[in-house]
Amino acid sequence: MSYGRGLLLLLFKLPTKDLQLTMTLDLFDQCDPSVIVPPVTLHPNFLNQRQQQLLLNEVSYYPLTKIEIEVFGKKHTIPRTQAWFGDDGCDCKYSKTLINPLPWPPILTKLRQTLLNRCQLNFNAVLVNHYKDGNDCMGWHSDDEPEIVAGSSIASITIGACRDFVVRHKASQQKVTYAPCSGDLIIMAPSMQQTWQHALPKRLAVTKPRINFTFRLISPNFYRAKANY
Ligand SMILES: O=C(O)CCC(=O)C(=O)O
Ligand SMILES: [Fe+2]
Repeated sequence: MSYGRGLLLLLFKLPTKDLQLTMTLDLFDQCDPSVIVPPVTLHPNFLNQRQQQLLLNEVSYYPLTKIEIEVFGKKHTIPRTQAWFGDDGCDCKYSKTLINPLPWPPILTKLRQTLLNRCQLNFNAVLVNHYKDGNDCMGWHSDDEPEIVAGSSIASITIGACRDFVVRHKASQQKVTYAPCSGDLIIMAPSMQQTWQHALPKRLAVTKPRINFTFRLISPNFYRAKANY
């Protein structure tokens, strides 16, 4: 028997004086079925203060760069700096440029292991984004590059300033805003990238830097195998 029928029977047997419970259950019918829930979970305080400080110290040694991208034939530098770390062969493509991974630094290796131990999520590469203040941002996109293993999750960890992380449903344009702060973890479930986009909009009132670690599962040698074809 489905729950629906069970609930109906329950309501049928209710004495009239239980009108309040019937009304409470009726409230569920008033939910707007067109409101879609994004496959995103926010886990506050995933990292403690000490872990955040260790990461921050290590980030100061990362070779963060402002890469150039081409949009509609025009060259732009991205409004943030970034670095790509990963296992050998886990290359990514950024605006037609192939980027080879840098080897895993020690604290980032620990963080990768922590995600495996605590969340059972296995990753082999991470994009580190550094936003110097609220002027730096990331536009609307989906993490749906062909080198990312289909059906894998993406884990995103924030250190530093709290910023809005906005997701937008592709078909309905419905938006949901999350506010990850220092030490928080966001997990985007596997189905997310096909149906939703996400962005980190400018927030001019934010004066402090934010660092974001976006862990991904990459098909090793994806582009090298293609090049040899
Ligand atoms: O900084 C963020 O929270 C978003 C990063 C992101 O979407 C990405 O690296 O693809
Ligand atoms: Fe992204």
